[in-house]
Amino acid sequence: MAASDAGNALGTWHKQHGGYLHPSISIAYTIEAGYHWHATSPIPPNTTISVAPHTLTLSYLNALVDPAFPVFRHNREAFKVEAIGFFYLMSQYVHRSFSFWKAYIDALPQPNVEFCTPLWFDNPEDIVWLEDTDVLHTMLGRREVYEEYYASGVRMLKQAGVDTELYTWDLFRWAVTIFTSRSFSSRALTPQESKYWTTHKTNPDGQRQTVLLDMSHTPAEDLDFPVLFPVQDIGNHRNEARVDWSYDPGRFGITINDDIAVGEEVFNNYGPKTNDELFLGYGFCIPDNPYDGVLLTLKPPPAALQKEMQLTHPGYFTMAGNWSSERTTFRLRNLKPSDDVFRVLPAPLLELLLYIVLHERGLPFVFIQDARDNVLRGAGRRYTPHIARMIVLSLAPKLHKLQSTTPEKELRNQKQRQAAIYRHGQIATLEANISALKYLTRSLLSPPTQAGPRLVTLEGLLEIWCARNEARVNDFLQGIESITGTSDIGACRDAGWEDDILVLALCSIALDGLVVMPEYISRNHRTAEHNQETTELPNTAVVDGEALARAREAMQLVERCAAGSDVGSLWRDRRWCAEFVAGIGGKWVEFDSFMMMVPRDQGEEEARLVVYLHGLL
Ligand SMILES: C[S@@+](CC[C@H](N)C(=O)[O-])C[C@H]1O[C@@H](n2cnc3c(N)ncnc32)[C@H](O)[C@@H]1O
Repeated sequence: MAASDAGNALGTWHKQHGGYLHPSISIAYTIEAGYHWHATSPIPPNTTISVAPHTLTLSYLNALVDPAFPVFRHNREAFKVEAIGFFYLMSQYVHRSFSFWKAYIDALPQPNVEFCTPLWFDNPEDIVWLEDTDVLHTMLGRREVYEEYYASGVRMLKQAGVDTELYTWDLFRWAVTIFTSRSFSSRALTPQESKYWTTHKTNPDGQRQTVLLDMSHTPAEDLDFPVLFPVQDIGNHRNEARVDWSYDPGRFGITINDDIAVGEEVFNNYGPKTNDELFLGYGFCIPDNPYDGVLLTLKPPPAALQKEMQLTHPGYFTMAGNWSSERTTFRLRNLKPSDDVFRVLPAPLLELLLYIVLHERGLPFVFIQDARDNVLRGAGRRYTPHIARMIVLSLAPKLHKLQSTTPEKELRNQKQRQAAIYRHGQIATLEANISALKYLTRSLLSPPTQAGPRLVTLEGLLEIWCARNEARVNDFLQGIESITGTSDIGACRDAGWEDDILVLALCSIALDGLVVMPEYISRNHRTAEHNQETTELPNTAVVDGEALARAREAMQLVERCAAGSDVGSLWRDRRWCAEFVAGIGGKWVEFDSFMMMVPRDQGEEEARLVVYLHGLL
């Protein structure tokens, strides 16, 4: 049958059975758009273009009451709800000549056409386009489930004496694809204030009859199933289309809210879907899709932190109490240039990363109410560079893999074209997130004259100090020279002195009172004993024995610096002691320093140790 005839026959059948199609809408067909709604005259906004009564629907509910296919009712418990729907649709295709839905089935994409959902990627030439993608991973998982549905379904049909010759794997895949690409949610059918769901069957005398199903004992997950709504599924998708779906008792209506000119295609809107959702479900992708996203799976946090979180965040664990990678996979949205990345990143991801950062710093676990606010305005603000870095480190290998396995080949068919759009969308989204996170971190490497929080390298720290008190920096460097043999910081770094010098520089700057002290330092006021004399120390953090032992070694350096310096030198300040070194410089470096790619001259980058300064005084 020609496509246009099938479309007309579908329209007639729909109307005969109580369906409504606006007089300005026709069911049209072109090779490019397939079946679609076409405006035969202008349509104003707020027009209901199509209404379908529930009597037309096809779902697993029909299978449960169809006297021609008792196998489904008899094996209800053995089949998954989803699988019953697939097998029932196959049965309607196989016996379409006497199916109630014949006109609908004739106007569906037929099993022999080229489907582009990844489930149909059989040819290695096509599969290479999915290499290293999340879609490939998801598809392989789903395919395994479908193969199991198929094998057990065919077995059950055979046991029931059904001839399964025509129930091929390809027909099964067709049924899956029809459901994933055009079904609606069972919410459309949910009865209001009743335990009875309504479905319909054809009696042996050919009459359609309503059947009430008592679903009060049906598990909740079996009440969420896909439903085919003939004609309501004709509209193609457009992100910008403004469309309302109305679920009235017994009917489902589609209303468009755009001005449609004569001759235009009238689009539906399937919702703000990412390209992987569109690709997996519908077999197409949208170039530059604003709703696109990439998946990020967090590595399991340390066991001790997991133990804490088991009580507060049980949702991140499997029933057996193991960390669930699936539940800690987050979708990172594509970014617009105006987006502030920390306002867009998923809040649960920020929350988890905050727990990890705090745990790494030995801080006790505390429940964080509003992670986004904490990171944007609260105590978590200083961890944004760490969090940014953790995300970049998770995304960068994914980007690298996708880039390095993208085939350098001509696109030969529709499957490959869709896969390439998806792939490029993934690469663009990864690049946008990585560069926004890097930019944000770099923006903290601000010039030394500016106040406010910032990240500094050791040189940056000395530069800030120099701008305030050059003589003290020279004094500091003189001491350093006396132990390292040079005051050139680059040479000191090459010789492995960077960590020690950074600790001592932070302590010295604290002595000068030039910077805002982090709150973990400023809360513990201490004194130190020197030859029976008590010296007031600046506030220091509480430290453990190991940190104190390291600080005692650093104190030997301070003593050597002091020995080679003049009276009045900062190295001779009476406040230097192991508690002070460990509780200020040591803690600061432990809590607020990390390696980061820092721009060098001529646009190059190098990995450098940076420390977070909370502000200049
Ligand atoms: C609900 S059906 C729409 C009717 C369909 N055109 C047909 O011929 O029956 C969804 C399918 O239409 C196609 N489709 C819908 N919107 C599309 C779009 N924006 N770009 C490409 N294909 C689209 C895809 O093949 C998708 O699986």
